[in-house]
Amino acid sequence: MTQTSSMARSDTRALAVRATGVDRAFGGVQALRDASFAARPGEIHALAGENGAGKSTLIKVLCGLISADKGTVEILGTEVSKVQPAARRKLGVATAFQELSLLPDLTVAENLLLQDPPRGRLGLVRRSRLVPAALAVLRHYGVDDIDPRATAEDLSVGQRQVVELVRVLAGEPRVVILDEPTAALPDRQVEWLAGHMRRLRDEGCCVIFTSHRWREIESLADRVTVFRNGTQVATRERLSEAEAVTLMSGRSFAGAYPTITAQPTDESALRVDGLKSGRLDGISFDLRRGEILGVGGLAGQGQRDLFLTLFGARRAKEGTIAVDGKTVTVRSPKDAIRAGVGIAYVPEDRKAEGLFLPLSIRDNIASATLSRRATGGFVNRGAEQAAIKSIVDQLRIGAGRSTNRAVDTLSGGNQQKVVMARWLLTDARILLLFDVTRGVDAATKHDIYELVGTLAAQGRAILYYSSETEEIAHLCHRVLVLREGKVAAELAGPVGDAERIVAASIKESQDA
Ligand SMILES: Nc1ncnc2c1ncn2[C@@H]1O[C@H](COP(=O)(O)OP(=O)(O)OP(=O)(O)O)[C@@H](O)[C@H]1O
Repeated sequence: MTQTSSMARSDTRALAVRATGVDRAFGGVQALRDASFAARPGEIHALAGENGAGKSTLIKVLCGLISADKGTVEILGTEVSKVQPAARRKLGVATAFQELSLLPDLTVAENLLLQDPPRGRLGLVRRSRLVPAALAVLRHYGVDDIDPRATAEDLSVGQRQVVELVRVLAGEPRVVILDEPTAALPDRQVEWLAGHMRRLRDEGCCVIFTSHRWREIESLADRVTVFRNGTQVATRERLSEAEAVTLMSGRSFAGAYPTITAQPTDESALRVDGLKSGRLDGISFDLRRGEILGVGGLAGQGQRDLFLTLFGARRAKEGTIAVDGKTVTVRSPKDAIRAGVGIAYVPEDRKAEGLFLPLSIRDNIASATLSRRATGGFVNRGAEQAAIKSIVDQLRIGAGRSTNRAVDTLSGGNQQKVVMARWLLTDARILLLFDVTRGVDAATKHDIYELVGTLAAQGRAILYYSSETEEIAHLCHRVLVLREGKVAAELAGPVGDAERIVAASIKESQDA
């Protein structure tokens, strides 16, 4: 944690936020039990915990979106008990939720200025001033790539997150609560947000945030509170990642990354030649069976285009794709997942992936085999249920509770695990794993790393991208470093040191 002047300031000042002895249950699930939490003005306070530990629930109680079954909440010295987000806003509380709260049919300008639109002399809303006013707000916060006239639903998830954050910042808040603000944020905007969080802190605001990236917590937070099973287990100024993981999960890891024992075979699973699409500018490589091939490089060098094109979600302009030595046509995801091709894409964005939220964990995972059933393919129900159970256990989805639970009752990180499980159940032999550990807690990340190793050992071929370069450095047999849509360097793995990948990303020559 950073040691800031705010830490040195005394504890005697009024607290910005205090929750004491809070209980909150959803049906049979006790999301918070006797939870307590306190944060001061002028500090950045991180809330850490495994998926499902109760962080989002606490945030919803703090900002008045849901009530506590028991316990008290004080904001800036005032006890607030009712479910009244507007009253909390008046006190100066601004919140950005994990499930973004922009209204999809409204424009960016309307979403930004909805609560305080520009008015004329008689107090009437001046619609003509809405767009210029929103433009001024966006510019003020350094955002110049979002059109205030665009409809929210037409923005990317990352852009929506930026608008949501600008809405929070523009309210001149005294308490800012951000639930996993960087999970959907494009990498280049993470520093932008960190700058604003520090500025708010220095101006005396209390900034509370959650994150599953320890690096972010370490570099930003003055203090961290760890939650486990709905209860606060520690609040510290200093905490190592290893200590934090143990506090969060009760498990300790000898090394953060497992040793990958799987060895690639000599057989080519996927051969890509001269692929051009989006930012990709003629990329060629071979991916072998049993291999975990990392795709590294600075953000925005064509990594996403590569994954989407291989999955048929984006059309290739040029180039060929061969599976098992045979050229295949992949013009749609349907082409990619069909038998004989077997390419599955596991994305980071559980919202865009379209989980069937009201359906159960089991039905969501089983939906991966639906297309086979629909085309008359044989699915052994008993074997399928056993496979679902095994993958749910392996990924610890829903903390061991029934697979009948609806997916929308799961925490965000557990929903991500359902997306992952769904694709792993298919018989796809080529897996495109794109930033699959985003928004996933440290212990589960570890489980996913082991799972990736197991899948490779089964002979699946894995293309692996992560916004955390460390992961690529430790897990991959080989790393392709992309720059401007081309392979700028190829490193033999495990690279071990993320800095080597970063250095190769920016080096002009190809001899990294
Ligand atoms: N509306 C709901 N209905 C039923 N259960 C819920 C609901 N909201 C949350 N829960 C449950 O409450 C528990 C705490 O969830 P919460 O979302 O607060 O966790 P979290 O720490 O924010 O997790 P993550 O890091 O994955 O976002 C989980 O078991 C979750 O499934």
